[in-house]
Amino acid sequence: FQSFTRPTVEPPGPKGYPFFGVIFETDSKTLYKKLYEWTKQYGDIFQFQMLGKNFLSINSIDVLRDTFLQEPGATVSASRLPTFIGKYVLENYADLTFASPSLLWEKRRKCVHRLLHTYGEAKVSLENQVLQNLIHTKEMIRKTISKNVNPSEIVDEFILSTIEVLIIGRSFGKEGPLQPLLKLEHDLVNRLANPGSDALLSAAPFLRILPLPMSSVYRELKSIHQRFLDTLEMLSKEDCEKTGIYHTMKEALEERDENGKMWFTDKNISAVLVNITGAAYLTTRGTLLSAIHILAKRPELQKSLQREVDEVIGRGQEPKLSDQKNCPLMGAVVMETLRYISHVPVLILHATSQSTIIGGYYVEKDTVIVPNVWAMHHSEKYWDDPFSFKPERFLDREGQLLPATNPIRKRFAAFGLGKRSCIGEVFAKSRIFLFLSSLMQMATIAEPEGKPLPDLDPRNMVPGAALQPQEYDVRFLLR
Ligand code: HEM
Repeated sequence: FQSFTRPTVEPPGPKGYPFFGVIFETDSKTLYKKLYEWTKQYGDIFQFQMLGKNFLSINSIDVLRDTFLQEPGATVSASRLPTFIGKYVLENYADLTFASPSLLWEKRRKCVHRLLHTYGEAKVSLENQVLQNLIHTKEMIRKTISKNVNPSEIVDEFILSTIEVLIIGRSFGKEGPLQPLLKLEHDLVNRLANPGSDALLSAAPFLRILPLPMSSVYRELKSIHQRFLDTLEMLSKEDCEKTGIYHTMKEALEERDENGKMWFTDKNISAVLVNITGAAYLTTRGTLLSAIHILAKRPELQKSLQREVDEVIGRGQEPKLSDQKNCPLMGAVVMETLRYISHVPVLILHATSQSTIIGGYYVEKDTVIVPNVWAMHHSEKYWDDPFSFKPERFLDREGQLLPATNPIRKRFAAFGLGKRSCIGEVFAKSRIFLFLSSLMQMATIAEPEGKPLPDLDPRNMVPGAALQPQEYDVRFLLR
């Protein structure tokens, strides 16, 4: 790494108490809001302490791009913190999300990333399964036509079916053997990965064997995950075509690296499946439910989307993934939804593996990096009227999506950046496209009857692993 002269100026930041730091001033669930507030006092980059750890909050997209995309910062800042879930649930960091980088991790991440990309871009053999999901979703919507309905049940079933198809090649539906386990496992992963319980269990791992509520989450997760693995193994022997990533990962068990060693083991498969069930559901759910809410308040925008969908896909056939590139307005609506809600507000926390310089400040080894993308996406310095929903920001004069090299696109970081960026981006975006374009094909989203629908305010989302919109009703009106 480059040698550097240690700058004398430390990053500014709130003082806090010895050891406890700012813990009494913050709530881990809404940390992004507190950090956003602190930017007004301390600027875009500042430090704070909590429970004896150093944290560095980055709130500027320019500093984040310099750090995550340029060496040496890109490598130095790509580590993760040691976590209880990583050590005790994910087979001593045999996973992708909670493990810090190593050569083997890179090889496994590349492999799973490639698989998710291929599935995102429509593996031909799965097109039929995806079509079945869409037909079922449309049937569910049709049953609610013109009535006040909370759309979360429809969205949930669609997302869980897409995860089933991704993993095992087909969906067994809401009452099938996988969806209840997927939902339960997802909930348990996110409860256990909560920074509060993780910090406590990491400091005192023996607590996991005591009869405490947080230890029962750990034990239940272990047991549900084993049931999930057993069910996958049983299904893969019975009636599934060998098209899901479970089978593809199993095939990798046969491979050997250049030293003749196994580089993908059963432990890795198990841990990667926890990562996927933990990462794929709430993120996609939050995006779809927010987009439906926003569109219900924007009938003119819906008309434009319906015009685009009618021209590109037509009214009589199901959307295909290949239609996505010809629907720039839909692309812009999805991107603006992701910017507006920024529902993975501080990404997944990074940590420095070496001391380094970030944004002109000296940063110690093992500093926790908190990239506050929520603040970046709502900065008046970079976004005109950031608390307004304006998909046209992402379109050029001809109505085409701005290229990824455009300065405005470069300010967008909902999937993170660089070495730890989301490996499910293509998969998530393509499923979101399929859902929304099917919906626009068949229905118009209207406000509910008899009770007003307030505007979706990104400052008022329900906290959690990925922020969610408040519960609401809409009506679907047949076109
Ligand atoms: C709208 C949907 C989604 C959003 C907004 C999203 C966002 C993110 C973000 C912000 C990160 C952390 C980046 C960082 O730490 O710097 C991440 C990581 C990750 N995401 Fe997603 N994600 C989405 C959907 C998915 C899906 C569908 C999958 C899998 C099928 C997935 C799998 C992962 C994995 C495995 C990681 C960890 C990568 C690593 O640590 O190297 N995500 N995602």
